[in-house]
Amino acid sequence: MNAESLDGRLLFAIPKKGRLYEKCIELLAGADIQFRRHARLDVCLVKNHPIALVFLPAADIPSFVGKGNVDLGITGHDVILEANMQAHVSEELRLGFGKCALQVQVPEAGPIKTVQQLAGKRVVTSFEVLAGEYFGRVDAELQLAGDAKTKIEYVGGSVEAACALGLADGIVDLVESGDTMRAAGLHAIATVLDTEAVLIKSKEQKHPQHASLIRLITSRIAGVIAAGRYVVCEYNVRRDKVHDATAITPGRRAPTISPLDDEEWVAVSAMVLKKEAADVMDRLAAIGAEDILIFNLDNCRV
Ligand SMILES: Nc1ncnc2c1ncn2[C@@H]1O[C@H](COP(=O)(O)OP(=O)(O)OP(=O)(O)O)[C@@H](O)[C@H]1O
Ligand SMILES: O=P(O)(O)OC[C@H]1O[C@H](OP(=O)(O)OP(=O)(O)O)[C@H](O)[C@@H]1O
Ligand SMILES: [Mg+2]
Repeated sequence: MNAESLDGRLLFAIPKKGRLYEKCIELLAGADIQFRRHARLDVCLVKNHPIALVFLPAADIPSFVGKGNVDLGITGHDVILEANMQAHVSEELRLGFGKCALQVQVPEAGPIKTVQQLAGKRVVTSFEVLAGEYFGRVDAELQLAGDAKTKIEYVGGSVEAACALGLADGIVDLVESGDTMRAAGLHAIATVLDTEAVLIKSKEQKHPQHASLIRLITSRIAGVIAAGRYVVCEYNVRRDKVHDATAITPGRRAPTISPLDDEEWVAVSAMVLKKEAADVMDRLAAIGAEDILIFNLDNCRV
């Protein structure tokens, strides 16, 4: 595929592998962005929009988008800061996956218990910019200068092995469940950053003709994300309890209240956050609501 065949298409960067890949593919399907990726090809044309998907390492996406080579991208908030691209990209949507924390970790059995005790020693990381800034601040607080400063060393992966191999006194790496950290005999002593996947666009307006397509794709993706966060709750309740019921399910704007054949009762329908659905059902049951139903959303625009 050459540059001409991209023919003025909007370029949308997607992580080519790793933790964010599968979720991104689900998101594209939910937004009805149709494509077929041929084996080993990192650029592919979208069938139903003037878009080309570019599959890149997550860590490279901020600079491609920031420099305006690519119009839109999905990557981690952490790698945007690590690439120092926060001034050049705008984070349009938080996507609710790829959630983890960049943490300072040390051997659980070792003598170091605090970041101040680790300062001045050897720290291995794949996030040398963020770790460097973090320990720069700690060093300054402790007035460490010259050779006494914390030594930050870069490795590309398997960071957790560094302490056991005698390469480091501590590390800075991502933690989600903590399984990797615990398996390596490490524990966290500080959090540098919380992160999740984000949809980013270039602040370089290199292709202003794509602005409306970017808005369309952003709103479709926002719809898919919202559909995953909300459920629809429907129930019947006595008319004299409507006030209590709407306090429990206020909906996004207001609940839909419909009459029933029975004059003393109404049907109520409202969107509810998925994570609150069980609690909402308990509270509705407690005020005498009946036939409480929860429906998943396939997609929505809210
Ligand atoms: N364990 C995790 N849980 C949630 N999100 C994560 C996790 N690890 C990484 N991420 C997020 O995904 C982004 C890309 O990391 P990932 O490890 O998937 O890429 P990679 O290192 O290029 O791929 P691979 O690990 O397969 O070589 C990270 O910058 C972070 O935002
Ligand atoms: O807290 P956990 O749930 O165990 O997740 C954390 C691990 O996930 C990431 O590694 P990944 O699987 O991407 O491998 P990598 O180190 O090769 O990048 C990260 O670098 C940690 O090692
Ligand atoms: Mg990784």
